[in-house]
Amino acid sequence: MTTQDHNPYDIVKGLIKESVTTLGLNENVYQVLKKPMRMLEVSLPVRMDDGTIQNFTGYRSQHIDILGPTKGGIRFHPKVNVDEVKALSIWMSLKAAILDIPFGGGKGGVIVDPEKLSVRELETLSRTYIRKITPIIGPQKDIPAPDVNTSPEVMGWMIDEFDQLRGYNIPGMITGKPVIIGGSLGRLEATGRGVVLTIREAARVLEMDLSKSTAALQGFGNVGSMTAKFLHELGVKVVAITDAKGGIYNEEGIDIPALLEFVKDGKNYASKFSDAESITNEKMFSLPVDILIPAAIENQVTKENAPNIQAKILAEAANGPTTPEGDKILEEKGIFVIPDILCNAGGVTVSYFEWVQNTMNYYWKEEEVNKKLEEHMLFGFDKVLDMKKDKQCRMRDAAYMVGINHLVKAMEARGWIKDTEMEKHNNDMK
Ligand SMILES: NC(=O)C1=CN([C@@H]2O[C@H](COP(=O)(O)OP(=O)(O)OC[C@H]3O[C@@H](n4cnc5c(N)ncnc54)[C@H](O)[C@@H]3O)[C@@H](O)[C@H]2O)C=CC1
Ligand SMILES: O=C(O)CCC(=O)C(=O)O
Repeated sequence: MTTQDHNPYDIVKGLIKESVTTLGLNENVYQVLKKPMRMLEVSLPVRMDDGTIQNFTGYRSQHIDILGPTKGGIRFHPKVNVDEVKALSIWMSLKAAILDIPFGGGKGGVIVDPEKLSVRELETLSRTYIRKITPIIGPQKDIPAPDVNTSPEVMGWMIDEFDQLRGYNIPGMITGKPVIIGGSLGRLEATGRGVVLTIREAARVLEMDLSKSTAALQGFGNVGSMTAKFLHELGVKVVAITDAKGGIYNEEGIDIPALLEFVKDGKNYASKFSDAESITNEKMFSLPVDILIPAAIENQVTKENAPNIQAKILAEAANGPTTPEGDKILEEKGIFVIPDILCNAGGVTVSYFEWVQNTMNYYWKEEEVNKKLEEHMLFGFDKVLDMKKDKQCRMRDAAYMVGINHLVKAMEARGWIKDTEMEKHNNDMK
């Protein structure tokens, strides 16, 4: 299954439309939410090490800014495309809205396989991209952050380029940057920490004992590795991990601290860890584990592999990992899905804290960051669970409805939605 097989933008529009209908909202709400307010395409000519110029293509999508500046990561991947970036920016709006974070959704991407670039080429591309999107970003406009194949080091190059253009330091223009130049303690771990907090809450709902549970993960980058670390700390046995190069399996549990040490320099793939058997992605999805965590890219849980899933909890650490057909099968099987826009919202939450600290120029201890993150994640989880109970729907639909309700309140406050359009909805909400 590839990201081309299902268009994530069509998927997110379909889900928004369904939620707008279920909430009894006017079609006008869908008309506003279905498109990003701004989509920029940029050409990125980079002089390669061999002297030739390669012209890459990049995008930045800004969905809606009614709650605050837009916010979201930058992805470097060969399969980046316009519709993927649009969908990712809409998901950002929804996740910020669910957790009551005063940001709208943004997302960026560059079509590139970073593994094929030297470090100098990667740095030049990162700086070129930021220069090209400079007119539309900034701490009060749109604030980028890391996503697939971008790291604190890349954020460091990007902020340096932006600061040099502006002529002074503007730490709040990007988050997920190195701590020494204004990054927040806890941001590197935040998405995985948030994922595990939602798993802990789901286990509470399902009355599962996590210390007796097993898990399998797809993806061992920033999000996957941190998720594994915190699951391990909770006593969950992580038995399988796959990544872009293959997979590893150990029925007794993979030695997570040793694996984290193995991938520490960022050059090693988890699948090359020798202290375990190898396993394919397909086999990993069908293992008899309690918790399954896609933490890689879109369209991984499909109609082909969903029938074989045995897990009780599917925690969507990745954005958009489940196709609509896969989703239907998960529902029929009664699997508790923690939807992406809730599950992985820990990243943007601590990015928000980073931006707040940059704005105050006063920095918090890591315990404070983690405590606030937990409060936000539990707040979002409870709101979604309450909506699920109220509407007797899936967690995914509940999450969309919570997010849309929040955005609608801001549209109403700004006069975008007229009272008559809200009448039925307001009656239903009484
Ligand atoms: N970095 C962050 O703070 C956040 C990331 N996310 C989402 O989490 C997911 C992972 O992001 P990161 O960990 O940051 O990226 P990353 O670049 O650090 O890691 C990606 C991982 O996925 C693996 N992978 C890629 N293609 C694969 C495939 N076809 N099959 C199996 N594994 C594959 C890679 O080998 C790598 O282990 C993405 O969907 C991203 O949008 C969501 C919220 C925040
Ligand atoms: O940290 C952020 O601002 C954005 C994280 C992100 O890209 C995501 O949640 O998908």
